[in-house]
Formats: sequence, structure tokens, C-alpha cells
Amino acid sequence: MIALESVTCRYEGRNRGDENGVDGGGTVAVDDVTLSVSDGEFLVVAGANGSGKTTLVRTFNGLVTPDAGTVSVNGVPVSEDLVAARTAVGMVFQEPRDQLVSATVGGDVAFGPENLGLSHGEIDRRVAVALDAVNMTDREDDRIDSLSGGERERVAIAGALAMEPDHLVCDEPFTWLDEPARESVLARLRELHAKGTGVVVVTHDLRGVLELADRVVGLADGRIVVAGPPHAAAPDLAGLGVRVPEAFDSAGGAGRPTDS
Ligand SMILES: Nc1ncnc2c1ncn2[C@@H]1O[C@H](COP(=O)(O)OP(=O)(O)OP(=O)(O)O)[C@@H](O)[C@H]1O
Repeated sequence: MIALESVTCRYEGRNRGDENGVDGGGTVAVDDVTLSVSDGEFLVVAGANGSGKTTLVRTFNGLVTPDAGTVSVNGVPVSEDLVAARTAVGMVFQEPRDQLVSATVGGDVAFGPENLGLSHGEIDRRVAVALDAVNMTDREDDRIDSLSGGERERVAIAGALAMEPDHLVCDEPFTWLDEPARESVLARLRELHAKGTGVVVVTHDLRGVLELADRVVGLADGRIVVAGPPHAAAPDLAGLGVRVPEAFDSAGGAGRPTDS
């Protein structure tokens, strides 16, 4: 479980541009957020550009350190055991190119497990399982620079999965993908969730992803302003500048942020 308690994150030097967001000359990117993500939960974090989504999820494994509040993973504060947090929470960034570090698919997926100091046999096993999970079995020797955007995204997901995380966090995983690639990544996320991995997807485009979610939280100005199951929360999400699929747009009631 990932547990955030009254988490606030500020960036120095840039104002958000309104009197509520300004604090000491910087930007309050995450504003007093309390949120729990259960093991095995599929959570969607939605919100317009600049609403604080990336900053929020980066606190889950210590990539961003809160200025106030606490983040714990499996009951241990992230600040006390960064390695445990990074092992339990795998992260795939908005631009997969930023995290692909090797020349080949196999080298890239093996990178994390190698850094854990695992045996060659265990590394090979993890690479095979992770590539299988993203439908890229036997693609170890393919060169990264020969892959499509969708394949790179899937390699980035495999690299995170090879760490055998409890939660996989994907930040705007669909940005560079065409429709078939988007559907392929969605199918992989659905399968992972079905097998018990917790999945967190950060997005401002909810097509195809809301139906996979157990819960959705909507952010505005760094605060959770909508929270609930997809059908209950969807009508309130439309006002946040996110793209809500038609099937959800008129459904359900208000998704008040009561169960965060
Ligand atoms: N490194 C940084 N330095 C200064 N301000 C930052 C930095 N990163 C983010 N911000 C600001 O913090 C706020 C929240 O940004 P964040 O990237 O977390 O939001 P987001 O919802 O993920 O946006 P996007 O969808 O555009 O990535 C924005 O006002 C942004 O300009």
C-alpha cells in the first residue's frame, strides 16, 4: 500500500499565476493531499496540465520529496528506505526515451535487476517474464532505436516490471502512441491488473482507461477535488479539463473526494 498523509510539494521560483497558488514566491504543485493506494488497485489520476499529477505520483517512490507531510510504502516511510520504495513502486515516465538506457531491449529490461545484484539466472527469468507481460517475447536482441513509440513504451513498462513492483505507475503513457499502440498498452495494463499488480495511470485523456479503473481521483491546483469509482466520478471530471469518454460523461452521481 502507498499512503500519503497531508502531502504538500512546492517548487521555488515560479508562480502558478494566481494568488491562491503562490507561496513564498514558488508554486504549490501538490497541496495537502491525503491518499491511499491499495495493493492491487487500478487507480487513475486525472487532471489538466499543471494540476500536479506528475509531482504527486513522483512522491510515491521518493523521486520528489514532499515539503510537508509523509509518504509511506508498505508501512515504511519513503524517506527512511528509498530502495524499498523504488522496488515496490515501479515508474514509467511520460517520455520513455528518458528511461531507456541500453542499446537493446534485453539489456534495457535487465538493467534494474542487475542493479539489485541478482544472479544471472534470476535476471534472465525476470527479463523473460517482463517481456512476456508486454507481448514482446523473444525480442531481447532488438535494438531500442529500431522500435516504434508503442514498442518503446512497452519496453519501459517491462523494465519497471522486471523489478517485480507491487505498484506500476505510468505517467501519461499514451502521449506518443497511435490508436493501435494505445490499445496494446491498455491491454497489457489490464492483464497486469488482473494478475494482481497495482496500476496507477496518470492521464488527462481517459479514453479506454476509465473502464479499467477501480477508482479515479481528479486533481485541480494540486488538490484532490474528485474521487470515487469511475461512473460516479466521471461527470465531475469533465469540468477539470480532462477528456472523458462519452459512455461515462453522463453517468452516475457526484464523485466527492470522500474516500481518498
Ligand atoms: N521542476 C519544476 N520547477 C518549477 N515548477 C515546476 C516544476 N515541475 C512542475 N512545476 C510546476 O508545478 C505544477 C504542477 O506540475 P506537474 O508537472 O506536477 O503537473 P501535471 O498535472 O503533471 O502537468 P502535465 O500534465 O503538464 O505534466 C505546475 O504549475 C508546474 O509548472
